Amino acid sequence: MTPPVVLTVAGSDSGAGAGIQADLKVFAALGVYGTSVITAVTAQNTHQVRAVFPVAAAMVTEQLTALAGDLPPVAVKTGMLGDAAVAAAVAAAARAGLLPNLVVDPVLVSTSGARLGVVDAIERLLPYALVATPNRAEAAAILGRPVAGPDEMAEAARQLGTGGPRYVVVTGGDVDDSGLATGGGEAFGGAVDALWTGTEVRLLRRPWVPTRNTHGTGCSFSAAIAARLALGDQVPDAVAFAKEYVTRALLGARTWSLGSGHGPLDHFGWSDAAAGGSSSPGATDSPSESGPTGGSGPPSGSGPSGGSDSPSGSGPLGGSGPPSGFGSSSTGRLLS
Ligand SMILES: Nc1ncnc2c1ncn2[C@@H]1O[C@H](COP(=O)(O)OP(=O)(O)OP(=O)(O)O)[C@@H](O)[C@H]1O
Ligand SMILES: Cc1ncc(CO)c(N)n1
Repeated sequence: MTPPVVLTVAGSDSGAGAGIQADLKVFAALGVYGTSVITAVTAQNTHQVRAVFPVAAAMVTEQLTALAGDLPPVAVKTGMLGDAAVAAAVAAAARAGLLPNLVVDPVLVSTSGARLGVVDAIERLLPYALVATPNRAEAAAILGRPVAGPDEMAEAARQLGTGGPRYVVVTGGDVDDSGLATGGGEAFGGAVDALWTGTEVRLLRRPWVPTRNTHGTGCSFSAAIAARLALGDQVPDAVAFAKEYVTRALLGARTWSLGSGHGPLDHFGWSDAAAGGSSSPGATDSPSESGPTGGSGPPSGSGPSGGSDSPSGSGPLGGSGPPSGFGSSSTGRLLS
């Protein structure tokens, strides 16, 4: 079977935990063929972004054109866009219909605090997005007001949804300056994201993973959504899958020591494969999903945990098979 093509339009992270490198790992892990348009090159490790070298907008257009004619994507995600000229080039491609099933991750600031994008640039692209995935700080920057707990995240998702993207997920994985979880942990009963579906807001709640290794969570989340859209999921199913995938990838890398700052995720489920599939987010906390619309869990037959609310051993990182088995099936149980 020929895998679907999924395109990432993003920046290069030399540390390979975020950006283009993370996206391509997610695509490979989930069984889709990843292509890439590089918008900027960053000199970056687990501590800091030392430098950013923007790619000229004309070169971004060349990359988009090269792919459109030969490897057209079924789904696309955008991450770091850098400057307004690059964003305009990407928006022009979207307007021309070259970026179907577009997931826009409005990257503004890195985990380490470096500025990687500007609000104006993001706003150019949002009208073309099928899904937007701002974190709380990005949602706040776009809306021009603070976005604090789950209620405000829900309201922000709804408000952003009326201005462009059909679906909006405001993610709550960010930490405050001291490294404490502000969008999850005990206070909110887990890591909470707010999904606007066009008609309602659903709160997606998974266990908070206590770890320093959170570099690239947002990139990986949006890449997983795009991959699952390309494999045929409806948006809410793709989002539920991505939430589960990131939770398990965080859990797998929880004690890794790659760099001494914010390390990367376990994109391929290596830890779980080594442990025989014993780790599970369900083992560390309780509910899989809850919120105003009730807990629906990952989608039956297409989600990472096969529709079960107790994902132990059945999610993308939960099985005992080889990591290459991730997501190669669109039928749900990826490793079991
Ligand atoms: N420590 C954690 N435990 C559980 N889930 C987490 C944790 N950190 C992030 N997440 C989840 O990861 C996904 C990505 O959200 P997050 O808010 O971290 O994105 P982001 O801030 O854009 O990431 P990035 O640091 O790459 O910019 C969300 O589903 C969020 O709930
Ligand atoms: C290239 C790049 N894109 C996105 C992020 C956000 O995590 C990052 N740190 N680096």
